[in-house]
Amino acid sequence: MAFSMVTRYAHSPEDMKHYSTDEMRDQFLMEKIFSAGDINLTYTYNDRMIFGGVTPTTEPLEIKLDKQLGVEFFLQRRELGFINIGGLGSVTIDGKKESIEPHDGYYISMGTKSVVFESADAEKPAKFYVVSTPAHKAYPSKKLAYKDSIAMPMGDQEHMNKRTIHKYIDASIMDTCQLQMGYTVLEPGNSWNTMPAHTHARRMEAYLYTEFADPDTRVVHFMGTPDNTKHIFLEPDQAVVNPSFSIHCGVGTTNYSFIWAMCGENQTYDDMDQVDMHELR
Ligand SMILES: O=C(O)C(=O)C[C@H](O)C(=O)CO
Ligand SMILES: [Zn+2]
Repeated sequence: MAFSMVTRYAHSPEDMKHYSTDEMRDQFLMEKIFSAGDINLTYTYNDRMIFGGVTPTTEPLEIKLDKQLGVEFFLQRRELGFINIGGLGSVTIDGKKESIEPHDGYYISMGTKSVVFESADAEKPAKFYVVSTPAHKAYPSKKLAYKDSIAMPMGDQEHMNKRTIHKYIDASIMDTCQLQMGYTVLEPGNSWNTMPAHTHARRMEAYLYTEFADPDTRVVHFMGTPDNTKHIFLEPDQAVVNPSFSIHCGVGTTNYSFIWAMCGENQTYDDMDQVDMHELR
């Protein structure tokens, strides 16, 4: 098993204006999230979110972080959310094991000492996309079943953005310290997400793009300030960090899905600053 956690620092909009394609990719793109038997994490200084992939095969996997975070155990001062986008798996939270179906997930409380991830079949491993944010209070852990998510249909075929936003962690249904998380699924023949675009200066946001209709699909993700945008081409199962000043939207060469997660000042999903189309440059 290989464990990695890379660091990405925070950015200013002025610096970002000058980034080349390679610098944009180095700073904001996480190319390898899931690899068999491994844990691949990123620590971003944007609101100190940690996110990445846990892909157990024959052995159980546990995220062990202490000295790196200046604590005794990973979730001593953090909360954790995850969604499984692979095969059937399980999670054992402080000794209690639960099965995790594809597209189900979990919110795990600050103070939890042990979180062990397993796959039911090493040939079809579970792929746990995990997101952890700083926490100050222990709220109850909770199973996040796909069927219990808040489904919000959005967009229409004419604008090529017909999709359903599934809110898994939302302040209207549960308590967390900072984390909000969900999963958006585009319908076949639709390609645009989060268009019209928005920013939310109160929160940063990370996107994991996945479930592309074919392996040669690419999503072009747009970010930067509305009047100075940049783009990154993404392959399936790659993630992108968006600072709070940045738009975060994309267009695919086919339909696709993505997991979004936010962290910051408030937990108000609708607190978005909508960008007029004529502002985009
Ligand atoms: O398709 C969308 O639109 C989204 O999923 C938008 C994200 O949920 C978002 O950006 C929340 O701030
Ligand atoms: Zn957003």
